[in-house]
Amino acid sequence: TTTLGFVFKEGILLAVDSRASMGSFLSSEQVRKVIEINEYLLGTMAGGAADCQYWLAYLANHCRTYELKNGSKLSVAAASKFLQGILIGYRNSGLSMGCMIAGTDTTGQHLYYIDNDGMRLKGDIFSVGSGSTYAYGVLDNHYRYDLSLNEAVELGIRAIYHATHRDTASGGVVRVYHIHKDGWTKVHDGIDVVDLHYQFAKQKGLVGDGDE
Ligand SMILES: CC1=C(C(=O)N[C@H](C)C(=O)N[C@@H](Cc2c[nH]c3ccccc23)C(=O)N[C@@H](Cc2ccccc2)C(=O)[C@H](C)CO)Cc2ccccc21
Repeated sequence: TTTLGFVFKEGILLAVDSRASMGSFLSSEQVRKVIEINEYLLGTMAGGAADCQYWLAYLANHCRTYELKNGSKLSVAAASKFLQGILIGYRNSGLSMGCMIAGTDTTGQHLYYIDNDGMRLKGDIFSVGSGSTYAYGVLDNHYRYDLSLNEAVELGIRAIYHATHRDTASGGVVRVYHIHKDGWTKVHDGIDVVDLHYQFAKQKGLVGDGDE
């Protein structure tokens, strides 16, 4: 898995791959690693698929219950803190989760990293999953706060592509979301990384695909 998120002048950009694996067997090329918690919160999933799906769905339920009881929405900080509390309670129980919680609230757009160790970090750039080192290489090279939305989308796609090219546990398609003051927008819901490969190879002026 390769998931990434970064804060920029027009909000937050999230980009993920769609491969699932069981050991060396590739069990899916089409999974959804971004969960739409509600119209103003998104979560990303890396690690144990069932662990991530279960506890992010649980978080979504908590957010909705809170809203109905209190007539107001949980902040991004509060939602991520709730998830952290769960994972701390289950520490050493074998959960494997590397998640990001990203969203918008009355104080703006915020990005958090939370994992099964109970770590919770607020930050501007994260990449989580087996391909994250490759994604960081691209992000740390080209990230600027004042990227336009299009430039941010292209950077997210490029970082996920390069990770899927080198990491056998990442692949499939790229899904891209943009979080802004009114909530989130799904920008791309499945760009095939093989198509991206030939697009980038051509840009590099490589004959064939450069993998000879
Ligand atoms: C085929 C399949 C799934 C699957 O293959 N599940 C296996 C058991 C799984 O959890 N795979 C993990 C890797 C893994 C296997 N056993 C584990 C025990 C502990 C921790 C991780 C694992 C995975 O692909 N994880 C994805 C993340 C992911 C995958 C599917 C859905 C959400 C998140 C990922 O992180 C990269 C591929 C690197 O592992 C999960 C799923 C959800 C929805 C639709 C289809 C599937």
